[in-house]
Amino acid sequence: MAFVDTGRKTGPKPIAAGEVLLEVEGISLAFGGVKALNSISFDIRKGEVRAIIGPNGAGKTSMLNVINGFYHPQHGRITYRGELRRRQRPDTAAAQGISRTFQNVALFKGLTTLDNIMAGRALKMNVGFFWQCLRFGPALTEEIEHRRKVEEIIDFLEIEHIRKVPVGKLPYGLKKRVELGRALAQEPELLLLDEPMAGMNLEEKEDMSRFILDVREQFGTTIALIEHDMGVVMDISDRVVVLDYGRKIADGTPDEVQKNQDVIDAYLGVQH
Ligand SMILES: Nc1ncnc2c1ncn2[C@@H]1O[C@H](COP(=O)(O)OP(=O)(O)OP(=O)(O)O)[C@@H](O)[C@H]1O
Repeated sequence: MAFVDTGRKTGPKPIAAGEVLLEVEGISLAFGGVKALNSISFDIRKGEVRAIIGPNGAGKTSMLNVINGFYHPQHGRITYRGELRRRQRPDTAAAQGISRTFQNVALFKGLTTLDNIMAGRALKMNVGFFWQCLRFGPALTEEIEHRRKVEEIIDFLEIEHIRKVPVGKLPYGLKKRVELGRALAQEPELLLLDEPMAGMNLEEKEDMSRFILDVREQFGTTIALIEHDMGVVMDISDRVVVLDYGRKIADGTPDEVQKNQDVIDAYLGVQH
């Protein structure tokens, strides 16, 4: 029987740059008596660098954990690509194009840079376990394609010199870069970065800022990041949402939020 191409394409509908990619509405999350997030709403637009900032304990990491399905909020909803998300797990979020890095580097310390980034391709592997074990036929073709993609990322992040080095032996700044590489190996549409510059010196921060902007430029990736360094936030973000004690206190351009009195007070620790 012949199949007729009706011209109808399946798969997710394209979202144009500047359109809302992800929307969180009225998200509340509590751990026992601790209200980590209190009715938080904001959106992330396709192609932007969106910063989430706030003092310690404001709820930033909890927010990322809700977005990637690690925590399930008691109230509120999340819409991704215009579709309401049901209770979701991190692996299903990743399969939909949402990848993340962690505040404390989470890599396989005994594996090389190359193998860690290759591990990020696991989600993209289509060939069954049987063929993978044989490393033959379709598995070999697929592995060559994955290696090509991984080499492209290694080249992009300028880490050729450490491709065979076990990541446990790398300085912190390079570990963070490898972690970014592993997240990029999933070819995410939305990349969540939890404090990508934490513990870095000025030069490393400048490098990481450049890579983040290049990721957006080269791959069209939308980026949401948590960052404590205000200079970095103001330099690379298009829009900033500010949390304090689990509440949203400001949302706007870097210029707008840094002039906002509630934001200034939150950072100075002023009691209301
Ligand atoms: N798994 C958990 N169990 C209990 N309480 C938690 C848990 N995760 C976060 N919290 C609490 O929720 C609140 C928000 O924490 P969260 O880590 O999201 O803040 P943050 O803004 O990321 O802080 P930091 O900048 O210090 O990383 C804090 O009071 C924290 O103690």
